[in-house]
Amino acid sequence: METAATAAPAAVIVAIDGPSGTGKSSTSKAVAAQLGLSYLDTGAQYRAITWWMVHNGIDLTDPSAIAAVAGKPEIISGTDPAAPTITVDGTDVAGPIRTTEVTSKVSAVSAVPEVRARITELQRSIAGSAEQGIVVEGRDIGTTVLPDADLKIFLTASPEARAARRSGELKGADVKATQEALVKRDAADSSRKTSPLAKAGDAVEVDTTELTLQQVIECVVTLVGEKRAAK
Ligand SMILES: Nc1ncnc2c1ncn2[C@@H]1O[C@H](COP(=O)(O)OP(=O)(O)O)[C@@H](O)[C@H]1O
Ligand SMILES: Nc1ccn([C@H]2C[C@H](O)[C@@H](COP(=O)(O)OP(=O)(O)O)O2)c(=O)n1
Repeated sequence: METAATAAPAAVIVAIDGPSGTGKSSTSKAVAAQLGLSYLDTGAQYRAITWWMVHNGIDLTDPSAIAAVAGKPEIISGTDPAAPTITVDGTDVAGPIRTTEVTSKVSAVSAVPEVRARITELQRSIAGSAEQGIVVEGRDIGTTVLPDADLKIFLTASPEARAARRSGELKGADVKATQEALVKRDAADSSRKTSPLAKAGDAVEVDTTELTLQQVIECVVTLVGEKRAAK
């Protein structure tokens, strides 16, 4: 029989939500890698289904057209935090899902209830089969997808800080235009009827505006350690 000192730590489910540019992806990947957990970028899944709709000429101004084909593409997420992957019907779409076109259309596609039901089911199945546990990042993970997560984090940062971070990634991007696009997408994601971007009542809110990425990672790792110790 294993003693408490040698037993493997219990699987832990961590939900990290928040608006764009708050540090969800960078923090989640680093925390998962450091703690030996799986990692799931749910935004990449919504981007992947949006990419498929654009690629297949679906009318994205018509929610019923989106709903009618929501079950068609097969989306597979690789959950190794050191090398996350995403494919649609076997095609690697890690690059194409980051284009400005997909970014500008993803909020419309992800607001459709049939799309959310499909992707939510996929997310629950991935989280349920992660043996060591998983860090899942998105917009509605703590509120809807995994309401029983062991730890829920809600990251925030000022629009200025978020836009500066995002334009730093997109070479030559105008900070003001980036900020406008980002604020518009957050408003759409927060105001949709089906599982909007929102902080769960029991989530820990971390304002990352004045924190370095390393500080945010350390904060989350500490919180996970506390939850594990209490399990
Ligand atoms: N606390 C932070 N301070 C400075 N830059 C950060 C911080 N957190 C993340 N970043 C940078 O901001 C950009 C966006 O971070 P990302 O993790 O993709 O955010 P999100 O997933 O919330 O959209 C990345 O280039 C990342 O390195
Ligand atoms: N759990 C989630 C994750 C993302 N989405 C939607 C809404 C977001 O604007 C898009 C893209 O998410 P993503 O996390 O890739 O966006 P950023 O990296 O923050 O720019 O997907 C969602 O509706 N629910």
